[in-house]
Amino acid sequence: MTTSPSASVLRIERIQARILDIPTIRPHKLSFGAIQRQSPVIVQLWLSDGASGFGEAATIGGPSWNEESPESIRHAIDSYLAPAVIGQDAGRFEQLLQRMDLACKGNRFAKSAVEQAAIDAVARSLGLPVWQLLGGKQRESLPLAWTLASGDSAKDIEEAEKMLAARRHRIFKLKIGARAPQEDVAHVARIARALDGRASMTVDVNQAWDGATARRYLPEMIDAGVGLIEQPVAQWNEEALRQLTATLPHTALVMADETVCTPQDAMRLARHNACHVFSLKIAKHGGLLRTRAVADVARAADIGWYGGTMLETSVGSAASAHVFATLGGTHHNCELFGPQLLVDDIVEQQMVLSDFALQLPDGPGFGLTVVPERLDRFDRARQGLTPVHVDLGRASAQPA
Ligand SMILES: O=C(O)C[C@H]1C=CC(=O)O1
Ligand SMILES: [Mn+2]
Repeated sequence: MTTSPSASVLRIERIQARILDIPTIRPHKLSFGAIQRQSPVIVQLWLSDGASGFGEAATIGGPSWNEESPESIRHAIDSYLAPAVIGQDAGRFEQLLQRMDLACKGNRFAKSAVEQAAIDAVARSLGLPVWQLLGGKQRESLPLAWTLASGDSAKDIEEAEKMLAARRHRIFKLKIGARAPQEDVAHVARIARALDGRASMTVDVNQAWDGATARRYLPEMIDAGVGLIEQPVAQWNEEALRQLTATLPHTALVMADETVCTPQDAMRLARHNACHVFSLKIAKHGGLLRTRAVADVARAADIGWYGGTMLETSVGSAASAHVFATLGGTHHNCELFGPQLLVDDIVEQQMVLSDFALQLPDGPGFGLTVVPERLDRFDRARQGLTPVHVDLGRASAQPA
């Protein structure tokens, strides 16, 4: 028996975007302020055959990390992106992205959530894991970093000791840049001394320093044992990033985060030898396919990749894990620990962490089951919460 081609087309019937508010297990302090809750936008997308899928776009501190906020993401989806893709063939992922680009410039976080939901829905409908639709798995697990960001050296050391004892994490990322750089050097050195030889350390400055400050203080951090330096200077300051990459001691690598979003950003950084590693994040790249496009540039340019997070729930973390599972090239581990930083999650069972590594998920779609009652419980509209504001605390004014 033959079926007509149109009968097998899976059309997008409906899309719903809602903002959830989920507290973090402790205040999480970054260079631009502290957060105590995450406000992910969760998208559900239904297909003509009744299957549905989920996607997520999480920001950090509303629009503090970049231009998009939970409110702008939901607005872009409801008003522009959903109308652009409803009725379309859900399986033509590239075409969906092109239609969203025509309807709406930028807004990559919002597009990423819609694209994830379409891919999850199609994969579920076909009974396949997403990694299979993306070219096939190349790895089963990735070592998983944890971020120490309580703002207090003693508390951070205690937290790191617990993670080591539980065999959960032995790679720690320290959030710095809110205090005077000398204080940050002392903080990093205290933690490095306490963990000496038992863990590796990254610092993430989240754009807080100018080039001169980075050139002055990063060598001291490298001396203390830091091996990976993430986004020490402003997103626009590629020249300073290039100088650091060329001149810092070779025991440390320079990683771009906020600076590398589009494949064109990746090409520019590659052409100028402006970093050693890209932090890949499905939200800032605009989805899973464009994450692969950025990873392709990394590989062609002899640049490594790191599996980054926007502190998503298990939905966005599993979506990221599926695409990371398909990537070749040199990797520098991952940090998909969002589910563990939140007090609760929206899925039945989280991805497995064992032996310091995240076991990459399997099963149809993203391989997780979302619990509708949990979506309802954390729904902002039901909780009656207002937009999240980052606690500016001691953070000084940052360059725009
Ligand atoms: O990397 C960032 O800039 C954002 C995020 C990722 C981990 C974390 O602690 O914060
Ligand atoms: Mn970062």
